[in-house]
Amino acid sequence: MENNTRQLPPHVFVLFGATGDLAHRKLFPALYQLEKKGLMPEGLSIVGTARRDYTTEAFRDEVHKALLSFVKEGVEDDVWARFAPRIFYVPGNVDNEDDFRKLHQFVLDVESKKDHEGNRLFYLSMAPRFFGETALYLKKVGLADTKGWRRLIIEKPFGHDYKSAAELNDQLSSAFAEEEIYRIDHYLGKEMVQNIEVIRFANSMFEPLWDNRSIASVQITSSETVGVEDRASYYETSGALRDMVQNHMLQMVMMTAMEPPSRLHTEAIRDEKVKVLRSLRAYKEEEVGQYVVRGQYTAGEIGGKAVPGYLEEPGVAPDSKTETFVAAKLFIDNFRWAGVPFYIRTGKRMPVKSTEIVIQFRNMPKHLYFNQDGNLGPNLLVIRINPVEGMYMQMNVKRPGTDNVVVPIAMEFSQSADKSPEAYERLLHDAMHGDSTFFTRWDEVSLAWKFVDPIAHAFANNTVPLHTYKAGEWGPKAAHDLVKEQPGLWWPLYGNESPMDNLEHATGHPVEVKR
Ligand SMILES: NC(=O)C1=CN([C@@H]2O[C@H](COP(=O)(O)OP(=O)(O)OC[C@H]3O[C@@H](n4cnc5c(N)ncnc54)[C@H](OP(=O)(O)O)[C@@H]3O)[C@@H](O)[C@H]2O)C=CC1
Ligand SMILES: O=C1O[C@H](COP(=O)(O)O)[C@@H](O)[C@H](O)[C@H]1O
Repeated sequence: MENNTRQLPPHVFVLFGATGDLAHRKLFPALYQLEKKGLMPEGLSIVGTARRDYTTEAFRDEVHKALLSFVKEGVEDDVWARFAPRIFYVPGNVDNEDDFRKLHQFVLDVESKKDHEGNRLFYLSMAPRFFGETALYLKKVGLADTKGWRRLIIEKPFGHDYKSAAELNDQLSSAFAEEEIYRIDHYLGKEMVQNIEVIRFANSMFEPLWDNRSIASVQITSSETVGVEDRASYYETSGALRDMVQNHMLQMVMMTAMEPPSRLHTEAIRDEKVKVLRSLRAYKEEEVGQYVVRGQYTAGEIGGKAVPGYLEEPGVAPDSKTETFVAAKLFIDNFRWAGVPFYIRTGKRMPVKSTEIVIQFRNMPKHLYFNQDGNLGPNLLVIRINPVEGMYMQMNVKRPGTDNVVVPIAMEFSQSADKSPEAYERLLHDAMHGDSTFFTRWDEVSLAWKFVDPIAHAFANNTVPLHTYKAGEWGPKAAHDLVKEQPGLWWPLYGNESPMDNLEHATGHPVEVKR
C-alpha cells in the first residue's frame, strides 16, 4: 500500500466518457484535489474523450464549470492555473476504429511534448456496454502498447450476472492482464471501509473477540433517503440487488469477516477477502425466500416532504417489479463464523442516509445486573461509514444513584468526513500508483455474482414476494421478521446524530444519558 503524500508517477490519463456526469461530479473534482495537494508531476496529462465536438479550450471551460459546481470548498485560481494546461480533449466515438486511431495519434502528440515515461492509464467512465469493445480497440490500434506501464480502470456495473461478467472479463483479459485491470467499487475508497482492517488488525483488544465465541450477530445497513432520481433506465435493469448487494454490501461483509492477511500486501489481502466469499453459504433459488426479503417503496414522506412512490417515478414501468430494498440473512460457514448470522440491508427512500456495521457481542453467561426493563443490553461495536466517519462502543454502566440500575453508554469516536479525501480521489491516487488493494479482483467479482444469481432468478421468477414499504420507513415488515429470532431488531442508525443523544433502543425505554 502506498504513501498518500508521494508524487504520482508521470503518465497520460485517458478518460473515456469525459463529458459525462461521473466525470463532472466526481472524477475531475478528484483530479483537481490531487493537483491541489501538489501530487501531480510535470509529466501528467489528462486526455478526455467523448462524442461531443469540443476543442481542448472549450473542454477546459466545461471542466472549470464542473469544478465550480462540485468542489465543495471552491476552486483556487492558482491550482486551476496549474491544472488547466494538463487537460486536453479529442472527440471520438468508441464504436469507430478510426476514432481510436485519431485518439492514438493525439496521445502520441501529447507524449511528444513532455516526458510521460511511456505510461498510460485508461479510465472507462461510460455505459458498461462499451467496456469490452473499448478495451479491444485499445489493443487493436496500439494505444495499449506502451513503453511503460498501462492500466485500465473499469466503472461499475461489472456485468449483469455471472455469465455477462465472465464474457466482459474475457474481452478485457484479451487486451489487459488481470493485474492491469482496476475494477471500481467506490465503497472500497471510503475512509471507514478502509479503516475496518485497521480497527481489526491494529487493536489487540478486538481480534481475540472477533469470532463466533464472542460475537452473536453482525448487521450491515446502507440506507439512502434518495429515490431512483433520474436513473430509472439503469435502475430498472439493476434493482437494489445488483446495484448495492452484489458489490458494496458483499465488500463490507468481506472486510468485516476476513482473516488477517499474512502481510499488508495487495494480493494477500484480496486472497483473504475471496476466502470469505468461498465460505458464504449459497442459497438455491427455492431457498431464497427464507433468507432474503425484497421491497419497493410507495409514496411517503422524507424529512417532512411528500415523495412519490417508485412506480410514479419518471421512466419507471407502471407495473415494475424492481426492488428498491433488499435485506438478507447470510452465513459464513467457516470455523470463525459458523452460526453467526450476518444481516445485510440496503434501500432507497429510507428515513436516514447512513451506512453502518453493527457488531453485536454475546450476552453475559449470567446477568447480575439489570436495566430498568429487567434486561441487560448487549455490547455493540458500531463502525460508522457514512455520513459520520467513526465508531462507538455501547457498554453498560451503573446509573449514578442508589438504585443499582444499569444504563447503556456509548464511547464514541468520530472524525470530520470533510477532511477525508473523497472515495474517487483515493481510488484514482491508488490506481495511478499501481496499488489495486481497494479494487476488486476477478475472483471476488465472479464469486459475488455466483452468490447473487440464484437470488436474482428468484426475484425474476417471483418466487420471493415483492413487499412494499412507505417512503420514509425502514423497509417492509418482512425485513423485521428476518431478525425477529435474533437479535430481535435492526439496530437503529443515527445518520448525522450522535448515539449519545439517543440510547433508548438499548433498553426499549428512554434513558437519561447526557454528554
Ligand atoms: N454518475 C454517477 O454518479 C455514477 C456513475 N457510475 C458509472 O460510471 C459510468 C459513467 O456514468 P455517467 O457519467 O453517469 O454516464 P453519462 O451518461 O453521464 O456519461 C456517458 C459518457 O459516455 C460518452 N459516450 C456515450 N456514448 C459514447 C460513444 N458511443 N462513444 C464515445 N463516448 C460516448 C458520453 O459523452 P457524449 O454524449 O459526448 O459522447 C458521456 O461522456 C457508468 O458505467 C456508470 O454506471 C458509477 C457510479 C456513479
Ligand atoms: O453505487 C451506488 O452507490 C450509491 C450510494 O453510494 P454512497 O456512497 O452515497 O453510499 C447509490 O445511490 C447508487 O444507486 C449506486 O449505484
